Amino acid sequence: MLLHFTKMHGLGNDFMVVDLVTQRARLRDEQIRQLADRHFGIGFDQLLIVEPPRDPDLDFRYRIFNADGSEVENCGNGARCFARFVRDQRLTHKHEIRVETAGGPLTLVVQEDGRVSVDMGAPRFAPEALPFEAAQDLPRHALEVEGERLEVGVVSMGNPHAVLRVDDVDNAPVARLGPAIESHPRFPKRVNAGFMQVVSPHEIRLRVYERGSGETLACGTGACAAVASGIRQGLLESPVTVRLPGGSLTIEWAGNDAPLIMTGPAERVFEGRVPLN
Ligand SMILES: N[C@@H](CCC[C@H](N)C(=O)O)C(=O)O
Repeated sequence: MLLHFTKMHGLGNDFMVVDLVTQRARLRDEQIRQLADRHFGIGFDQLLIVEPPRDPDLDFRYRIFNADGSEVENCGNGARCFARFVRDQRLTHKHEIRVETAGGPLTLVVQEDGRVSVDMGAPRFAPEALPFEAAQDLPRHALEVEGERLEVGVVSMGNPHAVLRVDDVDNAPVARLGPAIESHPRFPKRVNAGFMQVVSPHEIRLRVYERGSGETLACGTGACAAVASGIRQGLLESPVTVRLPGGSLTIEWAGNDAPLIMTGPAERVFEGRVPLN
C-alpha cells in the first residue's frame, strides 16, 4: 500500500505525521526504523500517528514513536505539530483540542498567529515517576557516569528527563555523555538527557540528547523539564525563554501542581506517499 504522510517540524525537531483516522495501516518497529533513516528512508526524529480517540470526551489519540521504533509517552514539539496537522487536514475546526497520549490527556490551543500553546501537565519529580533508582526525592541527584560524578535534576513530563547544568552549552560533551546518561542503569526505561546553561533567571540555553533519537535540534518536553528543574532549584523564574539549537520556546510554570505551558511554532514542510512493505 501507499501511505500518505506529512513532514513537519517544531524548531527543527522533525516528524513524519500519519493520519490513521482516514487511512488504515499498521507500522511495525522495523518499518519505523527504516522510514526514520535519513539516507534510505524519509528521515525524522519521531513518527506521530493521529488516531480516533478511545475516550469520547477527547478529540483524538496521538501516538509517538522514536526513530528507533520505541513508542513513548509524550512529545512537546510533536504536540504543536499535531495540533496544526489536524486543523490543516480539516480533521477538526476546533482551536482548543484535547488529545489522549500514552502519558495522559493534553490540551492544545492554536493561537491567532499560528503558534500553538500546550498545557503539558505538572512536572513530577518523584524518582518512581520516571522511573529513577534513588532512595529519596531531591532537587539534584548524584550520578556516576563514565567515572565522573554528575549532578542531575530528574523530572517526568509524562516521559523521563535528566537535566545537567553546564557552564557553556556549545562545548558541553553531549555526544559523549548523552548516550551514557540515556542508558544509565539507574533509569530502567532509559532517559532523555538535557544539558542546560543558565543565562539569566528568565533565559536558558539547552541541548537535548533524546532517548531513542539522539541529539535533536529541539525537545519540547526537555525544555519543560529543564525549566521545572531550574525553578525548583531556585535558578530560574517563570516565564523562561528556552533557546535550543533550532530556535526558542517560551515556558511558563506557576509551580507545585500547576501545569507547564509551552508556546512555540509548528511548521509543515511537504507531503508525500511512501510504499509500505
Ligand atoms: N522531541 C520530543 C520528545 C520525544 C520523545 C523522547 N525522545 C522520549 O523518548 O521520551 C519533544 O519535543 O518533547
